[in-house]
Amino acid sequence: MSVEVLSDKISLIDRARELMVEKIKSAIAQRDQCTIALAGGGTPKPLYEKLAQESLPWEKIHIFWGDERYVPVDHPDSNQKMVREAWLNQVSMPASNIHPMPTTGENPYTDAAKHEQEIREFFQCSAGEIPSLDIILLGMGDDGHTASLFPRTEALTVRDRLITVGNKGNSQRLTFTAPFINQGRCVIFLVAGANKRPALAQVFSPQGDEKQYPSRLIKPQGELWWLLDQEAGEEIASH
Ligand SMILES: O=C1O[C@H](COP(=O)(O)O)[C@@H](O)[C@H](O)[C@H]1O
Repeated sequence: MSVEVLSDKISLIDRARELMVEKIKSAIAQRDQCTIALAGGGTPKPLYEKLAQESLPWEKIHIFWGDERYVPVDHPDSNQKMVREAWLNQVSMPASNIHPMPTTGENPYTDAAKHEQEIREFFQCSAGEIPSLDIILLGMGDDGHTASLFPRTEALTVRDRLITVGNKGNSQRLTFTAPFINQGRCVIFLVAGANKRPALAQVFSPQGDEKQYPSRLIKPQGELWWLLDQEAGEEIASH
């Protein structure tokens, strides 16, 4: 595990951009493509805006989402909408390289199963196998949730699927499961702000409750990076 505490949010975003570009290039050099799952929320938006300015072989990059609010794509809460506006609409990435989570509004469980099937077909993997994405970008909420794995919800217990339904109170979302995230080749948490400090202390504590602080469930077989700004990470940095 690598933990870096950057002096402020601008430095955090710049380090994340640098790391993402390095990992994208290395995946393309090794496998001729790079598969990335993105986080929603406010923290990564400036990172996506920066990535839009990079010159990368966009046709070799495939974009997925680690979680999605169960709303139409034109809804202000849509993670897909945010990423398209900040990044994907600005670059010449083929439309077929963009793999959003479906939110048809019919039934989130049906959409979760449909997306799981799409992912299995893309990676050509059978039921029971778990594919590895090259980069999984995650955020962490001030309650310790990551993706849409919220404290004390059923989604935390799902072990036999790639995609499930997450619950934030009464609202439903789609989310990668912890086993799918943990199969990632490189998982990067991006965390900023003093409001995240108490949850971070619990996530980094040697003993802690995974059900209460779901980010503790993330223990990938590949690399794990925690990029924190000073406000979020000052207690972590002092240990
Ligand atoms: O709701 C969500 O929140 C988390 C954390 O967002 P942040 O803006 O506080 O970093 C995010 O990672 C997740 O994708 C999103 O749906």
